Amino acid sequence: MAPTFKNPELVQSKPFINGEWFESKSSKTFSVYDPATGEKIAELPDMTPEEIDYAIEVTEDAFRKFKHTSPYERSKWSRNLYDLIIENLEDLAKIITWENGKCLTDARGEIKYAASYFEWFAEEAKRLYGHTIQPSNPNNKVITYKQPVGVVGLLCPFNFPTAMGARKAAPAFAAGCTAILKPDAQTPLSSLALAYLADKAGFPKGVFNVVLVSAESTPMCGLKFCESKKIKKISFTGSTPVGKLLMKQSSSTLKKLSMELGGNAPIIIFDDAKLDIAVEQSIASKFRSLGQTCVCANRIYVQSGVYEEFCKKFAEKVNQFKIGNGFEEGVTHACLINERSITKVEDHLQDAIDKGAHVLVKGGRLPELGPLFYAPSVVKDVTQDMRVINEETFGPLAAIVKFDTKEEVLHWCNDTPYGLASYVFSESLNNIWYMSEYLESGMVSVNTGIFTDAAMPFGGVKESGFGREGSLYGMDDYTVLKSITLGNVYHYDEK
Ligand SMILES: NC(=O)c1ccc[n+]([C@@H]2O[C@H](COP(=O)([O-])OP(=O)(O)OC[C@H]3O[C@@H](n4cnc5c(N)ncnc54)[C@H](O)[C@@H]3O)[C@@H](O)[C@H]2O)c1
Ligand SMILES: O=CCCC(=O)O
Repeated sequence: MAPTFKNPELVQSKPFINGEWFESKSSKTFSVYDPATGEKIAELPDMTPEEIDYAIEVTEDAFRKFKHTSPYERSKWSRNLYDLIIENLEDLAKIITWENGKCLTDARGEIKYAASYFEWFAEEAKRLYGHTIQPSNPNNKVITYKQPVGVVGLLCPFNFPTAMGARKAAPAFAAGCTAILKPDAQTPLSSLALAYLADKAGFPKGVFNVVLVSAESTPMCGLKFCESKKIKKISFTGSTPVGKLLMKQSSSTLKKLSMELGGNAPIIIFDDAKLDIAVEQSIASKFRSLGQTCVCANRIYVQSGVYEEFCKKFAEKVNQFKIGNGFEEGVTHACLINERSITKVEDHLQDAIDKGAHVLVKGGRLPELGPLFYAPSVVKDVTQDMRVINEETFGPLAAIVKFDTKEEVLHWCNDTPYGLASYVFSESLNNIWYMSEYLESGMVSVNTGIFTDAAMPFGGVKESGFGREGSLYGMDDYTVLKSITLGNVYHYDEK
């Protein structure tokens, strides 16, 4: 059943282009479903290639004016948007739960997190500094300043339908870029609600545009973004294979790119860790959005001295989860996004069992709740040859591995093409520093399983991508550095 909204206007079903709900002439549509119930939520137009071209053109037209707005204006609109998101928190959270399935408490957290990017970049908009430089010629001076890169294409995933768009759009607007956003076809309503509020916040028409395409038409839209000479930068959040494809497709236009891609995050728990904190925080990391978070722990390495105790406590806590519809009071974990996600969990679990892992918590499908409900599984005695260690499960399967030395575990942690997040639990400065220094990942979280924040630079290394979102570095991805040399400005005459 549809949730009730204080402001039903937040629920839209048309593309948002040039400050208006766009009447697509496409003969095709696609449906959005509530993953918890399977009920249809909305029927949206599957925009044609010509309509995508039009939206790109509109975004470029808007850039010509928007780039001349003052950082103070952009700061004000961004702050307004923050305020509006917080004012509409409950409705926006309901939209996330409705289309993504996650618990309402998690959805509320996501909305606050999304809003925080607009708050943060409302401040950063005013702090886009350059340098003054003395070049080798004493009569010249060099100054640098940062200019907006231009029209940006934002390609967003299903798992944080509001926050991922916000994390990209906020620095783009602060820098003076205009944006065209394509949401995931499974979760487009959150982006439409954000566009509605951005308009109310005062952003000029054409600054924030949302196009809608089905999963089938997504490669067409991606290719258009990549090959468009009007779009100067693409920011993508999603899997590594799709990131690689987009990078290849963008080579003809030599686009600036940010790639926030897949992960295979290890958690390392040393014998000297505070065990209860390590258990609680490992669970928070592993099962955030039921494992559908790019920084979720995928591999849990526990030192031999505390291995058995950790496994026991971890399993006890997982057995206390309350699985159910994300709207239900008291539910701690809800459903997955689609059947493919469950199949991947089952495949990884079976592979681990076949290769000798022992089941600590059986978990499995919960058909009585619906086809996309799955109770988390936990396995121990996991080894490095198992798929769960080498591939991102992106679902509710926890794999616990025993290790002896820090050298051994470091080697295992780094033995992956991915490098997004890592977690270390220890009370020893030596352990913490050794791991933080040598772990090949863009982010290391020490003694906590939840670390992301608008103030910290988010991003990966290796095949987890490049670029940093949030923080004082977040606007760099949306700017280009210009250097201006002032010649013959300094003639000092001693006489
Ligand atoms: N590093 C990060 O910040 C981050 C954040 C969230 C998710 N992720 C990663 O995303 C993956 C899970 O999301 P997913 O399964 O939806 O990933 P995915 O790569 O399959 O899809 C991501 C988005 O890209 C779109 N897409 C697919 N093919 C495309 C194409 N040819 N052109 C343009 N867009 C295309 C999809 O429709 C979707 O909206 C995981 O690997 C996860 O780690 C990374
Ligand atoms: O899934 C990716 C984003 C998670 C986060 O920013 O905390």
